[in-house]
Amino acid sequence: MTVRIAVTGAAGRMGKILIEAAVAATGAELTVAIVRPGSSLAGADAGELAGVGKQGVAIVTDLADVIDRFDALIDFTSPSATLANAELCAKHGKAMVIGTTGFTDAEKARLLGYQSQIQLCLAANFSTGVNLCFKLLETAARVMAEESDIEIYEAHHRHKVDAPSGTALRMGEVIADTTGRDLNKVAVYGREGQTGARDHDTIGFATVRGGDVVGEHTVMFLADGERVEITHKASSRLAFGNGAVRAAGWLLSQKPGLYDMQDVLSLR
Ligand SMILES: NC(=O)C1=CN([C@@H]2O[C@H](COP(=O)(O)OP(=O)(O)OC[C@H]3O[C@@H](n4cnc5c(N)ncnc54)[C@H](OP(=O)(O)O)[C@@H]3O)[C@@H](O)[C@H]2O)C=CC1
Ligand SMILES: O=C(O)C1=N[C@H](C(=O)O)C[C@H](O)C1
Repeated sequence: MTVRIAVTGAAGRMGKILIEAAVAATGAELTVAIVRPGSSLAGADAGELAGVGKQGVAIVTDLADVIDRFDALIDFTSPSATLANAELCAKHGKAMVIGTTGFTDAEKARLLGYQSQIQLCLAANFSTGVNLCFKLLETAARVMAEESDIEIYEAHHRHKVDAPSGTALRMGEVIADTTGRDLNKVAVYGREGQTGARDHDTIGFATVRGGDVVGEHTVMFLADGERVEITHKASSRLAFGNGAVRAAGWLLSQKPGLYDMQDVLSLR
């Protein structure tokens, strides 16, 4: 079955990549591309915007106007935009693939409320490699956590607006869940001044922002006499875009509910 895909935030870094990935994928058809109301891009061709040639898909500014033209909305925008889109998709029974990061706890709770109405695939990172790393981290944490200090490093481009990255936070959650810790209690976000000696159970986060770094994550298990590092480096946003388009096709055969990329890749 071919999944008809709508991409919102179409002019963004990920929006253009998602158009490219949807156009290239078998079993998927790009039918809708949406930009912010008032954008001068309204009416332009989505394929031309993304640099993949004319696709005959005219860019629109209002999701409500095109709600019957797609099966799944792929949304990599901002928390407020994603929440507004989710409300509309829930009302009309449209599946959503959500890559947006930086939700507050209250925003996340509101978003998750829609899982009884529609299929939601929500992931801080849609690349295959990072999802493999989540699995590797479970094993590493089980084996290494008792004897090691755990620190998470991430680096991204200068335009990224949230920190730590959603992926780094998810890595922290995986480790905390595996080791019986509560991330809200043990996370340390950066250090400065007289910090005192390190508390063993803490999980430290370090953030770098600059240049055109697509996305790098390293989790360090620092023991006495040895160190294990699990690293992922994204060199192209297509790693995320291809995963999101794959998730959209997969969602079509699922019941309403909450899923993530671990489900899509059968890594659960
Ligand atoms: N889960 C994953 O695998 C990945 C997730 N991400 C996440 O995706 C999100 C987007 O990243 P990126 O593409 O780099 O960011 P960009 O800023 O390049 O793109 C965001 C797009 O969303 C649009 N947008 C934002 N807010 C609104 C709004 N309120 N109404 C309408 N349109 C809106 C912007 O429009 P305008 O330009 O007009 O402001 C822009 O086109 C981030 O949260 C990022 O962390 C990124 C990569 C991978
Ligand atoms: O904003 C980005 O660019 C990315 N955001 C995601 C995150 O916050 O983890 C995923 C990826 O690393 C790129």
